[in-house]
Amino acid sequence: MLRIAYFGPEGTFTEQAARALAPGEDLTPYETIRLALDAVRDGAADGACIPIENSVEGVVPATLDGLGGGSALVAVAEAVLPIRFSVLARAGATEIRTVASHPHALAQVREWLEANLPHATAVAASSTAAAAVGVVEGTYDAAVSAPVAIEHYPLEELATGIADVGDAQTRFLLVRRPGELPEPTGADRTSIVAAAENRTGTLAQLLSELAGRAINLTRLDARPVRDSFGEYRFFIDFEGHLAEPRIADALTALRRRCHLRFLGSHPRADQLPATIEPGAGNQDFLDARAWVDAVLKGEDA
Ligand SMILES: O=C(O)C(=O)C[C@]1(C(=O)O)C=C[C@@H](O)C=C1
Repeated sequence: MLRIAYFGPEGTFTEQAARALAPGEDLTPYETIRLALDAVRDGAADGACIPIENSVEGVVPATLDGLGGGSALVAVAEAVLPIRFSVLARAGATEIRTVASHPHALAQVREWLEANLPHATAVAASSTAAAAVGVVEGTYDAAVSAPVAIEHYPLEELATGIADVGDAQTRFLLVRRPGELPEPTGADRTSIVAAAENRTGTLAQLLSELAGRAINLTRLDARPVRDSFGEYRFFIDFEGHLAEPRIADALTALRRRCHLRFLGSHPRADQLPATIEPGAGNQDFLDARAWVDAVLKGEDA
């Protein structure tokens, strides 16, 4: 049985994602994303499940920073969950003065809180389930939690199914230490971190290596390198798998231009096939390479 660390405690959305991504495996909650990732790095876990991005609030900075630093980890699978929240309080609570949750969750119910609990102060907790624990312990009056949290904590539902934006979704990754990559499926995502020199046009040059090969980006985020003000690392996701000639060609070109960290190639949860433009398919890259080889051999190419 694999040991899978997840961003907990019990009752987070991430736990639900971990159950979907690693069914039947041995799941252990960790209080922070960093601790879950470090459990994989130091061998206490075989893999970790962590949130990467939400359709309303964007990336989870702790995940980007956790994957960008430390020893390399690679994503091998992803899951996308619909996100709607419950507001949980102790039985019989009459006055709600503080409402706690993960900052990403608070940002997704801001309008609901303003309309329904206008006198409550929103307080950041380490996760939606940690907020529920805080309510049980009397630290907060209410928590904005995943609906499943009610199964783990002796609390009552003040409201459920709440979300300022309908159809909100969060994408989660299953990461592990570098090893054999998952097989390419034709509907894959590759993730890299690019750290380039702070020169005019650097980012445009990096992106042009992908655009020139008609590789469709799915996400681009910049995070500060942290120890040098004004310098950034670029987290880039795009369609395709490193085992494909067109993607390997692009990464070979990028590697000449900047420092790269590979964060994995894995099947997309939505199974959307990669966009392939005319002349930019894998066979086109193989044919072009075969033509060069033929010319080198002096054949009539
Ligand atoms: O705290 C949780 O329940 C989490 O799994 C984290 C998280 C996030 O980081 O975005 C996951 C999904 C929701 O968007 C809100 C919080």
